[in-house]
Order: sequence, then structure tokens, then C-alpha cells
Amino acid sequence: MATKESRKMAIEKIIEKYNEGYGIVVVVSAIGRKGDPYATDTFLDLINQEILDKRDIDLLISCGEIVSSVLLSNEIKERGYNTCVFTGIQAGILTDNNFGEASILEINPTSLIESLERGNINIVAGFQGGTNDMEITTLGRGGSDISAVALGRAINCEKVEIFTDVDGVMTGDPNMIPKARLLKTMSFYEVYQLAKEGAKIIHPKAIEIALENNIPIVIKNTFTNSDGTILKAFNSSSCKKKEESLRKRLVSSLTYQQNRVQVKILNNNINKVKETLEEIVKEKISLDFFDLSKNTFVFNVNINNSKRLKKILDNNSLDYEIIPDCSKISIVGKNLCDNPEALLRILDVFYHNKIEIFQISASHDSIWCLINQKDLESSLNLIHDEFKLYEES
Ligand SMILES: Nc1ncnc2c1ncn2[C@@H]1O[C@H](COP(=O)(O)OP(=O)(O)O)[C@@H](O)[C@H]1O
Ligand SMILES: N[C@@H](CC(=O)OP(=O)(O)O)C(=O)O
Repeated sequence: MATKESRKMAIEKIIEKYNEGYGIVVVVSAIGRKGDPYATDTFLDLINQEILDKRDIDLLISCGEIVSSVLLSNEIKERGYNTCVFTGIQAGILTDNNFGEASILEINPTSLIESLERGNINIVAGFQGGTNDMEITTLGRGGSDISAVALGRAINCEKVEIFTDVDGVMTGDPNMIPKARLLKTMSFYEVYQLAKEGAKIIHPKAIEIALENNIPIVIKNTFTNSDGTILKAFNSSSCKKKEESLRKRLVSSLTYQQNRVQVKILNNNINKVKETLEEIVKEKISLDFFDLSKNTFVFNVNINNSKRLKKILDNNSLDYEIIPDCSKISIVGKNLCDNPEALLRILDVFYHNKIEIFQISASHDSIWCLINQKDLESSLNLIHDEFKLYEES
């Protein structure tokens, strides 16, 4: 949605589908990124988020998607097609009142269906809904994907196509890893893992809804004619073979999260740690990658929460160390605990390239490494090369 040029590419795709006879509901995100007029982060930079009510913040940031939906409608109308624009509430999206991270309770798609029956191209402002009291809410960052899949379920759609700025789900972020390769078919589960671990390509809640309701999703590039990545459930016979071959690989893809801060509580007293955790829970600060052992409690938080966290730790007179500017790499694969070969190869990569590791841990399906932010790009490329993810399996 960022420029008239890029909107033109999106409009071509919309009109093509419309002319093929599809009923169309387009869900739009806000225009551009931080600094661009009407981008979500640009709105957030205008205010003091620490003092403003979450309700009022939602009111402000919901405007980005309203602006882009009306703009898109205008540009489609200029091409001679009838459109109808909806805010989240107008599209019937009812949420709870957890401002900033609201959950969709139900959708009443009556107006949307009537408009579809009238032959309009329908444009819905993504990332938002409303409560029973007509309060506007937002669904959490990246939430337009949630709107799209939830609306798709409500109108019983044939499929949801997510258009983004890369060719689909890839073996790693192509903006970081030039050799990243498109994964043509993925299971919901694998993409869910990637999305949970920070790959922005699709919101994990969108995958949950699609999986529960068996809604096919395709992730595609707005700017190319690439076929994209098809996401399907595992038992679907058409893609089972491909998924099995993917799953045979020890490692299938990589992702990362930047702006992490590692916190190490030393010489801990378990009661004090418990009391501190209670405060952290009350403050809704999410902890990641935590490991509580006899003498230390290690975890990491997003940099945006580090000020509030430090206050809690200081108030509880805890002895702690902080490493700022960390990044977390997640290596997604299969049976990674049963088979420690992947861990060994990753350790070798870090060791031979003199990259310091702050923390490393694994689950069945992922290995997580916390490193210095400055080593992120080189580490991603080295691990991608080590597992030859650029090669078709
Ligand atoms: N494994 C991956 N495959 C593809 N893209 C990825 C992956 N990991 C991270 N990304 C990032 O996700 C971005 C797309 O997400 P996002 O910027 O939120 O898209 P949009 O604004 O279109 O919703 C890409 O530009 C890419 O940098
Ligand atoms: N505009 C919102 C919602 C969204 O879906 O964004 P994006 O599609 O750019 O991830 C945000 O920035 O969080």
C-alpha cells in the first residue's frame, strides 16, 4: 500500500480476479513503514504511549488502515469498478476490549455479503474490530493477516491470498539472506513455528484460524507473478509428498528476532524470583527463552519492555546483569532434540567464525541461539549455508 505505483500492482491483481468471476474482499494494511505518513509506527511516534489510554491509542492507530482502504477504493473506482469500504466494525468484526491486542469474538458478515451480492469489490480496513459498546480495538501488530483469515472464515471463502513484498515463505528472510529460497508448499504447523519465532510474513493467529477451519492460504508477492507458498494441513494428499520431503530435512528454515535484551538474575532466592515474576506478569511483560537454574534465572525481553523490567528488578533489590543489543536466531526443523547433529553443526559455525553465543537451547522443532545483534546477518547466512538451505531438497 506504500506508493501509488505499488497500489497499482495490487489493483491489477484484484481486478484480474474480479474479472475471473470471484467475489472479492480485500483486507488492507496501513501505508508504508515508520516515518511514512499514516504508517502505524508514525502514529505511535506522535504520542506518549506510557500515559495515553490503550483505548485512545487504538483509536489513533486504526486510522492508518482506514486511510489506506479509502485510498485503494478511490484508485479502483478510477478504473471503473464499484467498491464498498468497511472499517473493522462495519465489516462486523466483534472483539473483546483488550485494546492493542484484542481477540475476535465473532463476525457478523451480513453487510459484507450483501455488498458482495451487489457485485462490489469490497475493501476492509485490516488490523481492527470493535466491541459491543462500539469501542474501536486493534488486533496486535501485523494483525491485518488475522482480519483477512477471520473474514475469510466468516464468509466461507474459497481461499485467502496474503500479498506481501517477498515471493512467499522462504528458507530465511531474503532481506538478510540473499541465497534464501522460496518454499513452495509448507504445512500450517511449520509456518506457525516460523511466525511464532518472528518471521513477519504472516501472523501466527491467522494460521491458527486457518488451521482450525481448514482455509487454504497462499502467500504471494504483490510485485511479481511468483506462485508463492501454499499453506495446507498435513493430511492433504495433494501436498503431502512435498511436505514429507520438507520434514525429512533436519533444518527447513531460519528466522530471527532483533532488539532483544538478555537479563540474568544472579544468586537468586526463589521466593524473591517468584515475587518478581508476579509483578512481571501483572505488567504483562513477555519473557522469552527463560531458564531457571539453581543460581541464575536467565531470560530475554523486547527492548521496549526493558525500562519497565529494570524498575521491577531494582524495586526488588535483585542482583542482575543485562546484555543489551541481542538478537535471537531460531532454526526450525524436525526432531532436533533426538538428533543433536544440528546443534553440533551450529556450534561449529559459531566457533569457527568466532561468534559469541550468549545462550542456546532447543525444543523438538527448533534450536534458539541468542547472539550479539552485530553478528546477526553473518550468522544467519553462515547457518543457511551450513545446512545448504539454498538447495532444493
Ligand atoms: N522465512 C521468511 N520468508 C519470507 N519473509 C520473511 C521470512 N522471515 C522474515 N521475513 C520478512 O517478512 C517480511 C514480510 O512481512 P511484513 O513486512 O510484515 O509484510 P507485510 O507488511 O506485507 O504484511 C519480508 O519483507 C521479510 O523481510
Ligand atoms: N498496520 C499494522 C497491521 C499490519 O498488519 O501491518 P503489516 O501488514 O505491515 O505487518 C501494523 O503495522 O502492525
